[in-house]
Amino acid sequence: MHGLGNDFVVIDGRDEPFQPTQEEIRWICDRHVGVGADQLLVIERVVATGADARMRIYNVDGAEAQTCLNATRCVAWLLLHDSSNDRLVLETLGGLIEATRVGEHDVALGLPAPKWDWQSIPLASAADTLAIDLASGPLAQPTAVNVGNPHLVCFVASRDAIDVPRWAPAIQNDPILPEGANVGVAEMAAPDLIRLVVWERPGILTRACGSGACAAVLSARRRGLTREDRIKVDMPGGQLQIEVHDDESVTLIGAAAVAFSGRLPTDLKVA
Ligand SMILES: N[C@H](CCC[C@H](N)C(=O)O)C(=O)O
Repeated sequence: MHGLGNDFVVIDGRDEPFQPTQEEIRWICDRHVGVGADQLLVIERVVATGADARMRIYNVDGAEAQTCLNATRCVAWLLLHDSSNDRLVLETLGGLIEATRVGEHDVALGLPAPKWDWQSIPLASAADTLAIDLASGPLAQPTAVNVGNPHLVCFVASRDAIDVPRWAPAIQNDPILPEGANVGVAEMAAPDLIRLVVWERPGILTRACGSGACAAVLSARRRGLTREDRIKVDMPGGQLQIEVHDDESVTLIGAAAVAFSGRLPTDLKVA
């Protein structure tokens, strides 16, 4: 599946548990010797939290991530597609997320308010998260925010003028970020329009990033770059609609799509 070109292998582990090794995750995500994806998602049964299902998110290096909002829309779309319901709750490491089908391909997500304090990003030491004292080429003074996963958002005059793979890694891998972070490069094209691209953990440029879109909107408002509460976020793979409520909780609306379905070989031939 994919959410605006941010693509996933989605495995239904509800009946047949699937606990891949880091090596198997890397193989599945490899676009040459495996299937190919930005993240691997595993759907699991839940018994405790009252959620409808749990979604585990694995990055291409095999590490587990707390949140992936493009993925959340995709898994919610899949689970709602076969049901008579229009709403469900998914449990992720980053928290419970409510999803509502709002069209043939569109899903709305309800997200809690973000965390701004340095310990919650997390940062290795105290810092003003409004503008972290970091710079790499044209990227400087990013705002740090945790929307379930960590993001640093750098505002620039022109998103397309930035060589993101050249400049973003130095920020992503700075020692002040013990768990790394997703690095957003954002341009305020209008008070209600942000152009964004995200250098995601562990070091990939994706065509869209749902949590990155939330982080960019929330950071733009916190920096006083806009007072709008409904903002469109244009990314290379498409556009998300973000609405920020008075308590800084967020509604995110965007598409989800199935690319193909199939079965993994049982004896995963890890490259
Ligand atoms: N790379 C991210 C996870 C995927 C987030 C992104 N694909 C989204 O749509 O939110 C991280 O390590 O936190």
